Amino acid sequence: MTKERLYLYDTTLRDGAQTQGVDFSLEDKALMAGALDALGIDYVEAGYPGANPTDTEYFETGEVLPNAKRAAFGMTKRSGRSLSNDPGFQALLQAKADCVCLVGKAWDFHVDVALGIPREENVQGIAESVEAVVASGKEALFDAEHFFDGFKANKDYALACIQAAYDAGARWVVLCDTNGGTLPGEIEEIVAEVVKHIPGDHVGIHAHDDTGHGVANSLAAVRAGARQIQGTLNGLGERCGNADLVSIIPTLMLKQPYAESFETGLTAEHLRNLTHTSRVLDELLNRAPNRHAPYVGESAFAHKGGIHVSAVQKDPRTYEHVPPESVGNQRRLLVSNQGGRSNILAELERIGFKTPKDDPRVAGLLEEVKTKEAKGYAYEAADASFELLARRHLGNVPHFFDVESFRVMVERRHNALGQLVTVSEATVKVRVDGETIASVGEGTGPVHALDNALRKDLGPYQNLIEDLTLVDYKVRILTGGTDAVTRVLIESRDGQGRRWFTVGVSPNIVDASFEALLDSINYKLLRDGATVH
Ligand SMILES: CC(=O)SCCNC(=O)CCNC(=O)[C@H](O)C(C)(C)COP(=O)(O)OP(=O)(O)OC[C@H]1O[C@@H](n2cnc3c(N)ncnc32)[C@H](O)[C@@H]1OP(=O)(O)O
Ligand SMILES: CC(=O)C(=O)O
Repeated sequence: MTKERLYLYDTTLRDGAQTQGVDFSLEDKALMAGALDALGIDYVEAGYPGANPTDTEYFETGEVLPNAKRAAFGMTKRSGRSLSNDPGFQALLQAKADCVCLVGKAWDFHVDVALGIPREENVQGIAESVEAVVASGKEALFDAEHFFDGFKANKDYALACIQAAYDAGARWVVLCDTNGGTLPGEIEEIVAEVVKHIPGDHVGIHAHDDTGHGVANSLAAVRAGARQIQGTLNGLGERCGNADLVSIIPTLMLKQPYAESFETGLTAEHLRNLTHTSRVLDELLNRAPNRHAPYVGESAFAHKGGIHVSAVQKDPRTYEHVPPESVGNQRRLLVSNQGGRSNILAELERIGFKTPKDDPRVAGLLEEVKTKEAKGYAYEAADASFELLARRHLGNVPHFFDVESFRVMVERRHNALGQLVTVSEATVKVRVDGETIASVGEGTGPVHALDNALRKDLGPYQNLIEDLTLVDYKVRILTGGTDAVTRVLIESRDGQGRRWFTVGVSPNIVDASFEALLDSINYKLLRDGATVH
């Protein structure tokens, strides 16, 4: 069966830039446009020339993408002005872009209230604007703003607006659910009506996620005949975001009835780049990736329940809807109090131990994990602490050093300039290689001071921990009150880019932190193959 082509249009760098807290620099835009192109997206809408200096500059550079078409976004001509006397519109025509996507009104209410012009003038403005883009030699797209609300309010007028754009030469007429309030059933019905007037291979969908249906609405439009989908990476976008292309793409490529009926510009190899591309954007925005994101989240293929893990090890299809590798993600089998021996065995195998399921040490380790988790430890979030626990249980963690004692002092006092300051100082005594080493460290808080003291002098191991840095420190109070039990999770990194997580639990926050710090250092020594002196 010949598959119909679906076109993917990414607006991360335009509608995504309308996300609260998101701001792309020129370099960010160039990097993301390249990443989207490499992913196999057909159109990259990189901004709104004339709206701000960054976007204007992007379209002055004329950076060509090897595969994707670069789209410049902007509005139809201003009312009461000729095309040549509208600087905003002229900026679009002059933009170094392959196509121009014009947004225009398709809801009579908006024409009356937001534009305040006669309805016929709006239709004429759409037609004139599209014609001018076509005459400039660029491909024209028309984003029909509020199309679905407009269709429900005044079907004839909404259809007249898009018909004007199509007749004027728009390659694509894109139906926008601008307020994001339309549900999939309505989208499917309305798109089915539209394709009776405009051929489906000229109709697109631009959905927002205000009811959590951005992806479902985009798929509903495809089922009804639309052949272009606009969306953003990771669902970035104004208010609740746009339809998330990171969910839409694998659904189109791996799920029925889409996969058997359509093809996109992506190959299976492109699809394996999906998780990476999604993370590139998070990294650029300095955001923690959404752990639970469909397909690409760190938890998307993480199995915690013992019953699940046992079955997944027999055949992953028992609890996975698609193979994680197909989208560039990976399977994780977690160790926790919800697990059984299968979870432990899987984790042991990951760290290099092959043990039979009936090995009594496995049952012993499982019991210890459950006992410690009951006290507040969380091993699914602390892979390095689990590895140390497992290795100690199986009897092969070298004993590098002992901590004889530590002391922490926090003092609030006036400094030499008479300013009130709080200072923290820690002393740690470690025994290494038959020798006691006492170190003093200062820090912004007690844990920082302890960390500095502990890592000041570890004797023969000092050179191995020089590149160790603490990336993140999280405290969770497990029971209420000032005598609460505290769980500390520490994320560490070293010069080779390795990252690991350790956990400590105690009614005393400094004790809990120290335990997690110690695990981190021991893990680093273990990974680096340090030998006992
Ligand atoms: C649904 C969407 O996401 S549409 C895209 C929304 N994105 C943005 O707005 C981001 C970029 N925008 C901007 O930087 C600015 O709004 C600019 C540069 C485009 C315009 O700025 P200003 O000239 O100061 O106008 P302002 O933003 O205050 O108002 C928009 C004007 O455009 C008019 N307008 C809005 N849509 C259209 C349209 N499709 N066609 C013609 N005129 C329009 C409005 O009626 C308003 O006109 P008015 O000033 O006479 O009331
Ligand atoms: C064009 C656009 O971004 C919208 O209507 O939502």
